[in-house]
Amino acid sequence: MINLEQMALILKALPDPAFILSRSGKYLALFGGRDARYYHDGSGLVGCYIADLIKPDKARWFLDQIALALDSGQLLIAEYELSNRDVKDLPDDGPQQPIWFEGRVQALDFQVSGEDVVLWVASNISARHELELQLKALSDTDQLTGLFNRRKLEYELASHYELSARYAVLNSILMFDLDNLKIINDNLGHQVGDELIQVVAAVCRSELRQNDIACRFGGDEFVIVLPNTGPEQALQFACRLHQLLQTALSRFVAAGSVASVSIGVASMVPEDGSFSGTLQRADRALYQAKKLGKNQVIEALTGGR
Ligand SMILES: Nc1nc2c(ncn2[C@@H]2O[C@H](COP(=O)(O)OP(=O)(O)OP(=O)(O)O)[C@@H](O)[C@H]2O)c(=O)[nH]1
Repeated sequence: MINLEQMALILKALPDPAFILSRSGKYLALFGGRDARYYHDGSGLVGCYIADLIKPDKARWFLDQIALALDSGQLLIAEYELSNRDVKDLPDDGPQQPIWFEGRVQALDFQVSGEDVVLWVASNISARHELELQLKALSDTDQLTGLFNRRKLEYELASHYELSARYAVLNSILMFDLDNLKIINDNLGHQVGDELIQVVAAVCRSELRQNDIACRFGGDEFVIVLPNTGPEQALQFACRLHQLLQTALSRFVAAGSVASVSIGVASMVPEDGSFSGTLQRADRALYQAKKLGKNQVIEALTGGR
């Protein structure tokens, strides 16, 4: 059987670090953490307090997790980011980038110096976290243009509509559709049509402010969300974008037709009931722009006018 001495060697050899921490945040012991690819040597932490080593906000968070694990008696799992710059007294060798950890925290059935204690096992999950971020970005992105896709748009619209309803924030949207893309595709080929769509995306990107959100809504339909923007400003933006797109698309000509865009503009109002109501009004304005001969901007009507 394994004796105590061997047990100590086994604990020392654990790849992931396992801390024993008191309720007040004292590092009482550290076992393992031998995988130098993922962890700094934390042995210098033993005897210190979290609050003395880690920046106040993060220290508070760690102490809260310890309290939660102790009070619930359940295994607590939490993800967090920590860099060696967040922790005093860690050596500079070891990973330089901030590390994402999964902490598994379990109350222990004994006390040390009259204090409750937990076992805190920290596993480096940076690679998984990075992959999750990449997958999230991919699932929000339209492949051809790199703009956001409809899924992300609906998420953003829902949260902006809620802000608009709750705090009377002015938010506006532009919905636009390319004119004559079918003629371009049929005469110059689908690849040229793709290029045209990419030019539209590039012009949009160049005109957006940091918080604006541009999405490819469908095949040749786009939506731009303009947070904190009222009807007048939105209309001005739409006219400027229309002008810029007209210039950028003027080289896409086939069978006597030039590519252009028709734009509907709508601002969120309580009568819309939800973001879908605003989208519908923008869509009706866009339809009107098409009906009036394409290549123009039309402002949506609100319920009252
Ligand atoms: N090249 C290319 N074409 C696309 C893509 N997605 C949709 N389309 C084309 O876009 C066209 C959309 O149809 P319409 O809106 O009726 O075509 P349109 O010529 O723009 O018609 P108007 O809006 O009335 O001017 C169809 O011909 C689709 O095949 C794409 O990713 N690449």
